Amino acid sequence: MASTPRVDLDGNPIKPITICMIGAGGFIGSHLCEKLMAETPHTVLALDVYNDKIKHLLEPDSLPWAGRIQFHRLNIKHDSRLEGLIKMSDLTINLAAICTPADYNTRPLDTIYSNFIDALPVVKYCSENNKRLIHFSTCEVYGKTIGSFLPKDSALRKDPAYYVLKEDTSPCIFGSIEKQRWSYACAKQLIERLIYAEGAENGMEFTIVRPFNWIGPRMDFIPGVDGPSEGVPRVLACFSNNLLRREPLKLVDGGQSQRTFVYIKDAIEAVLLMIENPARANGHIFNVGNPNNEVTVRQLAEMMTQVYSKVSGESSLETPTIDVSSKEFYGEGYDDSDKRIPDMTIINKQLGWNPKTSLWDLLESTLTYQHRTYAEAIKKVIAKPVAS
Ligand SMILES: NC(=O)c1ccc[n+]([C@@H]2O[C@H](COP(=O)([O-])OP(=O)(O)OC[C@H]3O[C@@H](n4cnc5c(N)ncnc54)[C@H](O)[C@@H]3O)[C@@H](O)[C@H]2O)c1
Ligand SMILES: O=C(O)[C@H]1O[C@H](OP(=O)(O)OP(=O)(O)OC[C@H]2O[C@@H](n3ccc(=O)[nH]c3=O)[C@H](O)[C@@H]2O)[C@H](O)[C@@H](O)[C@@H]1O
Repeated sequence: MASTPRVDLDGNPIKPITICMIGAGGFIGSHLCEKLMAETPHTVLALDVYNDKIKHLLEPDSLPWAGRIQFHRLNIKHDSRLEGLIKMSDLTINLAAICTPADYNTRPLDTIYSNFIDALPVVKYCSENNKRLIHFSTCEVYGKTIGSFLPKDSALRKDPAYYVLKEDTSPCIFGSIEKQRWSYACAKQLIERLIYAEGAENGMEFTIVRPFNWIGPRMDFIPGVDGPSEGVPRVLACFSNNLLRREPLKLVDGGQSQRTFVYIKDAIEAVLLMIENPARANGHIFNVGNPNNEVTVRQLAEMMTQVYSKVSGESSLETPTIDVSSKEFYGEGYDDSDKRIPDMTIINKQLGWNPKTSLWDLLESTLTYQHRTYAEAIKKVIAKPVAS
């Protein structure tokens, strides 16, 4: 029985394309590859230095999509194959980056090189070869909210005009240069400006994505299990690690910063719409987040503790959280975004996308995955005698 042909948002049939996906072996890349293999006819050239998170899509040869995904182990800093792979593709998606805050102030050079310098050839090859580019930026380009500079008791702090982040009107407010936290946001902002200029001056077709805290299974690593023992991943993995080890969750500077979290599977739907609706997505910068899932980091810690107790069957600790200073946790030069609520007008208008999953539900499925994947491994690590 012939299946119904897939159509875009304007009712036109979708033609199979080849996508050069750089950074395909990471958290977002692995989910995007999964979606493209399971639900579309497109081919993916998956480029990364690692492939552990997409191994299940590459082997065995009998998988239904075998032949539609090819892994190329390469570092885009120095590999002459890059241009050829971009030329072979209809679309390039660039996800490659250093994107863990613990690196921004401690490895600022690597951070700036990774997020700006290393992305330059990708933009250049796309522009010179008339290839479409979807580039992953970040909500961190907004920096701090205007409201954060108002007096603490100002009524204006409650006015959305002072904190909701809009692609076409919000300013980008970073801290001083010695606050090296902003090395990442600043590098991302400059590459956004370069891509925008390639579009304006040379007609390059582009879409820029600004993710707002996408979270879910396979995000980062659990220190000492599938990543370095001293490594500091993003907050979901930090708190998961604490819960798995039955340690208190560490709240940086009291956990007062606010974030909106979106489920990776919802966010990937938005990326697929961008891939398959170029006429609606080209030339746009899109916020992709869930404005309904806002919490302080302290509330996130409390909710994760409750959810983990439910999915693991273990009781919570008597003291589930402890406070830690940002200097102690991240070192000199750390600073923070105070609040991040995405305005959804543009993505709604262009692609009709809306996030669906509540914070509780996304934490339930993610922590079920974390428990299933890591609980036994953690027990073994803890049981191992420490070498003296
Ligand atoms: N996860 C989020 O919520 C989020 C939020 C904002 C922005 N982003 C952006 O989205 C992109 C992907 O993020 P992620 O969460 O999947 O991160 P990730 O670290 O899991 O994935 C990045 C991947 O890029 C690869 N990579 C890095 N440098 C490379 C190089 N020189 N050559 C080849 N491969 C290289 C890494 O090996 C990794 O697999 C990044 O650009 C990040 O800045 C993500
Ligand atoms: O995900 C995003 O949208 C972007 O934001 C993240 O930045 P941030 O949200 O600050 O990073 P997290 O590590 O997820 O931290 C969130 C908050 O939790 C706090 N935190 C983190 C870890 C921890 O153990 N305890 C803790 O209180 C941090 O200080 C911060 O306030 C990263 O910069 C990028 O991956 C990305 O560009």
